[in-house]
Parts: sequence; C-alpha cells; structure tokens
Amino acid sequence: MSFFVEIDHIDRTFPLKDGGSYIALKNIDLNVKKGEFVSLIGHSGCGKSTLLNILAGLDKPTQGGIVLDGRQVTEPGPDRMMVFQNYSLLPWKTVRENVSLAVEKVLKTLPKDERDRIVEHHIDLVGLRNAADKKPRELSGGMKQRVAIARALAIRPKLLLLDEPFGALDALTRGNLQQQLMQICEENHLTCVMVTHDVDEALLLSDRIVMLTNGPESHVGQILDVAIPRPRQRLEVVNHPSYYSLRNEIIYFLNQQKRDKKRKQKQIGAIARNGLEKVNLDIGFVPLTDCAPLVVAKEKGFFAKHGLEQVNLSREPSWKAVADGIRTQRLDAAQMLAGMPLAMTLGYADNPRLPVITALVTARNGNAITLKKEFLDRGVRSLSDLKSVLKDDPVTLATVHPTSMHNLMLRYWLASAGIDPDHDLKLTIVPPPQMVANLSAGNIDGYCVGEPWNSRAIREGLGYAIATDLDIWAAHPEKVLGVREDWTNQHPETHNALVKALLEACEYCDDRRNREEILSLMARPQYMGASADYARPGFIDAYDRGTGEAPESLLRFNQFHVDNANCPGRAEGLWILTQLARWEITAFPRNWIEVLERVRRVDVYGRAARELGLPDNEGNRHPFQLFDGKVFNPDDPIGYLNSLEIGRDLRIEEIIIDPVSESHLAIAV
Ligand SMILES: Nc1ncnc2c1ncn2[C@@H]1O[C@H](COP(=O)(O)OP(=O)(O)OP(=O)(O)O)[C@@H](O)[C@H]1O
Repeated sequence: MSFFVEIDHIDRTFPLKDGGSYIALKNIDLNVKKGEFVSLIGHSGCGKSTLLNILAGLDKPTQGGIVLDGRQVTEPGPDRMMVFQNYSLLPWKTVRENVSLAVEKVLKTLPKDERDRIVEHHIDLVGLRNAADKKPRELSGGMKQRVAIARALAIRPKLLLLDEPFGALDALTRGNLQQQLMQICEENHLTCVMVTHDVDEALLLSDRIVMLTNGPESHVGQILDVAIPRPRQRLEVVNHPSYYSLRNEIIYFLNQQKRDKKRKQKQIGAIARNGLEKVNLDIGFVPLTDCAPLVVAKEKGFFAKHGLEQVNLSREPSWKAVADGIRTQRLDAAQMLAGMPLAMTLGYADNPRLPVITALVTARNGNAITLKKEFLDRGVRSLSDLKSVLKDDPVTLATVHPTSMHNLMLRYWLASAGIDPDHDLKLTIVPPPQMVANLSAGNIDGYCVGEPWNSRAIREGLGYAIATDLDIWAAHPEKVLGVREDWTNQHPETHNALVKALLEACEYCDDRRNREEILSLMARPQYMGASADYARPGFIDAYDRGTGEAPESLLRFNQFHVDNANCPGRAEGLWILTQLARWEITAFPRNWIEVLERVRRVDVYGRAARELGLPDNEGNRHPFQLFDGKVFNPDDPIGYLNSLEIGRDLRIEEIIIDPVSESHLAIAV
C-alpha cells in the first residue's frame, strides 16, 4: 500500500558548540494517508517542530527521508504549507493582500480573475469578509490566525502543516477556530499534520495521534486511533464513549514521560583507566552454544581492544544463579534470557523489583522442543499428535526459567492448539545442563532448551525435536546482555565498551567461516563443558531433528548479528511483556512504554553501534506475527492479550520502579 506521506526512518542530529552532537529524533517511521489528520503530541523539546520542519522541507534529516505523493521532499515547496503559532503575516499589508501575495507567487500561471476569485473565496472561507481591508494590527489574534489559514489554503497545498496553530489564542477563539479548521479539512479532504500540546484539540481534530517520547533520541512511543465518526461536532466528540479512555491514554503517556525525564539525572562514577570507570568485570553465562559471543570477545581479544583489561567469564549452574549474581552484585553483567531484565524490573515470583536493563541482544533463535523418543515411536510428529497424547498420558515438560523465551514460546505454541500449559500438562523448571539427565531418568517427558542440550539427547537416542523455534517465531530475541540499572548509571563508559566488544564478537560469530574455530574455543572445559560435537547441528552442520528425516540446513538457527539482530527493539520487548502477563509471571505494566524505555536501552545500543560504524536503527515498531498468523500490534498490547484464548486472569498494574534500595539485595528462593 502506498501512502500519501511517508516518513521513512528519520533521524535528526544537531551539532553542538562543544563539538558533540544532540540526537533530537531517532528512527521516526510513520505514514500518513491522503485526507488523514494526524497530530503530534509530546513534551516540550521532544522534537515535534523539528519533525514538522523536516516535513515542510525547511530542515533536513540526518538519516532517512520524506516522500510526499511519491516524490522525495528535499526543500520547501508549494505542495506543503505551514501555519505557525505566531501567524507570520506582513504587518503593512491588508488581509486581502496577505492572502493574495501567496496566491500571486504560487499560482502565477492562472489568469488574474481566477486568482482574485481564489483569494476572495478563502477570505470568505475563514469568515473575514468584513475585515478584508484591515491590516494585522487591527485584527484580534484569532482573526490573524484565520488569515494565516486562508493564506495557507489558498495556494491549494497537498499537505497542511500546523505548528501549534491555536496556542496563542484564548479558549473561546481557539474553540471556534478548531471547529472551523475541522470543517474546512473535512470538506476539502485535506491531509494535515499538526503539532499540539492540547490533548482535547488533538482528540477533536485527529484521525490518529502520534505520541513522541522525550529526547534525546525521541521516537514514536504509541499511536492512538481516534475512531470517532466524521463529520464531528465538539459536543458529540466529548460525549463519544471512547473519548475519555483516549484522553486518559494520552495524559497517561505524558505522565510516564514526565517521570522518565526526572529519572534521567544520572550519577556517574569516576574514570579509572582507559577512559572507563571499571576495567575488570565478572560476567555470568550459562553453558550453551549461544554464549559464543562472550567466549569470542574474551578469547579473540575484543574485550581487551575496548579497554576491558580483565574480564572473568563466570560459568553459572542455572539462570536463577545468574539472576542472583546480578541482584547481589557478585556479577557486573550477564548473558541473560531475553525476558529476564523485564521480569526482574517488574518483579516476578517473590523477587522484589530490581531495575535491570539490556542494551544488546546477543543471540536470536537456537532453541528446540525435544520430546522423549517413545513419543516418536507412537507417531507423535505434530502439535495435534501431542494434544492427542495428553488426553491419556500425564506429561511433564521442562523449560529453563519462568522468564525465558523457552517458557514463553513453548506456552504460546501449546496454547495455539488449545492446550492449556498449566492444566493439560505439567511444566517444570530444570537448568539447561541437567535436561538430558532428567529426560534419561524419566523425570520429564520433554523440554524446550537451547543447544547443545537438544542435539545431545537426539545423538544419544533419548529424544527428537518436534519443533525448533524457527517453526514458531523466526528471529526472536533469545539472549541479551543484562546489567543493573544502577550499574550502568555508575559505569556508562564501561558499559559502552562492553556493548561494543560484544557487538563485534557477535559480528564475528555470524561469519560461518569462523564457526569451527569458535566451536573449538567453546569446547574448552571452562565454557560449554560438553562435547563440541553436540553443538555442531545448526551451528555448523545441518540440523538433525532425530526424526529419521534428512537433516535441514538452518542457516539462521544461531543468529548473532545479521538483520539488525543486536538491537533490543521495544516491540519485541512488548510482546514478551504480554506473555509474562498472560501466564501471570508478572503483572502487565499499565505504564508499558515507560518500562520498555527503561529496560530496553536502544539509546545505549545506538551509541555503541554508531561508534563502531554500524547501523543503529531499532528496526521497526510495525505489527508482526508468530507462526499462527495472529497479528501483534505494538500499539494495542491489551487488545492482543484479550484476543488470546488461553491465559490466566490479566493483572494490569502501574509499576512504579523505585531506584535501587537495600531491599533489592534480598534473594528469593
Ligand atoms: N539548531 C539546533 N541546534 C541544537 N539543538 C536543537 C536545534 N534545534 C532544535 N534543537 C533541539 O532539538 C530538540 C527538539 O526541538 P523542537 O523545537 O523540535 O522541540 P518541540 O517538541 O517542538 O518543543 P516545543 O514543544 O517546546 O516547541 C530540543 O531539545 C532542541 O533544543
């Protein structure tokens, strides 16, 4: 579908006098349909006017571009007209002359009488017939703004841009002009983008309201559809059943942003060496194939290259040990499960809330669902086969941690077939290195885990993979780099160096020419602690599911870098939040935008990527779907949750995350 206005991944960075730069807008990606009225709303300084100026061609983006009606916008043009708050009329000209000046300039090819007719028509349109010969000083503020609107409309722009057009007017005048503008837009099918601070104005006039987050790196936080029928009358709009919930949603968004602004006052620690606050780090990991970037960063010298002189990779027995290590500050950082920073921040099980953040996805995909071999002998080859087994047999499946993608995706997969993962079978937690032994002992009937723990069971004839995660959600985030929020605040330069070192290591890991070497590094006893042969499927060799069929070439089974794999995108973080809530692992945060901004640190990632000369785009915030085709719309997570058939009672809570206090050091069992 082609749009009338395409704002294509725009960044705007301003150079600063001290030689630095300020990233005002980051990755703004937005389309506007013909005849649509879109409002931009956000706190002062978030970049609304900058975006409008770029649309007008008065300013240029640093990255990305604008396409209007199929043509790239590079400079101002008569197809766009801007209406400013301060009217910008020529004081020595009358109303008629002000309007006429624009018409003479832009529509000069038209005959004189036609141009005059247009001028008079627009004077009538804004109700200024009796003031046509007056000069601006003889007009009220509202009348001046009507002249500015008449002047803008008279040249028949394709796109009308309005920068707080009624901000300087008293309430009554503002109300009248809003109504008038709305009528004009509706009757003439105008396409408009308006900047406003006024929530009620946005609701009255807009088809969609685009809410921008605070700068730096302001981006689209959420988009609201205002599905109130047109033509609209103010009273009808205010009495519409959706009005107050939409209004609350905007005010709620703005309040979240206000809190975020206050919190961003950082405490920064002193520099120790190499321009870093700390050069010796303890980093936790669990032995799995996808810990490759950590091993590579250490063994191939990426940590040292970035000034991290002494990095100790601490092999942890379980994901719980990783979480505890971060909580107690035994570890500076850890390779974590993708859902862990979000769940730790929200508080899960009996663990108090602890703000933990991630600025890097270190691995995507790499998991499978393994079932005991006996099921294959009974012909269980699909999800529906498994469903039939559940009617007769008590089945226990294991995942590695409540907050892991294994747990969330296994549950999603089961529920898609009408299997309730808490009632129709038993789900339990087992650390990855203990999976095979538990399967072999008959304690569990299957599990979802990363490699090499599926392939080991397959090679040993204990099990087979009924599905890989590529069958469920290809390119899902799997592992992330997690640190405490107070740690990154104290060590911003060290954190940046760590992200850069791992980002380069991820790039190295994705090059398949390096895989044999990486595998030999990981096979060292201090890392994976399992035969390197078990880690070959998917990582180097074709993937053998152990079903008797030919192994498949799964080139993206372990994805470390390509396709913007490393950016901790917010939309996928939001999907994780929905599933944590769906299964009552955490509450769903009413202030989800604030939580995502706080935990998924795209800004920290972006800085590291830029410093390495890599693209720093977040990817996108468009709807996406898993294998079952159900669309996840990142603007409506609650709607998505309500559309899922199996789940627990939804708990929606405002999650106020305090700064770290001593209470966070308590460890839950
Ligand atoms: N030429 C410039 N040089 C440096 N920084 C700039 C420049 N122009 C704008 N900025 C910064 O970019 C950010 C966005 O500014 P912008 O005027 O677009 O915000 P806004 O949302 O329209 O604010 P307001 O609602 O107060 O009008 C601000 O932090 C501003 O200081």
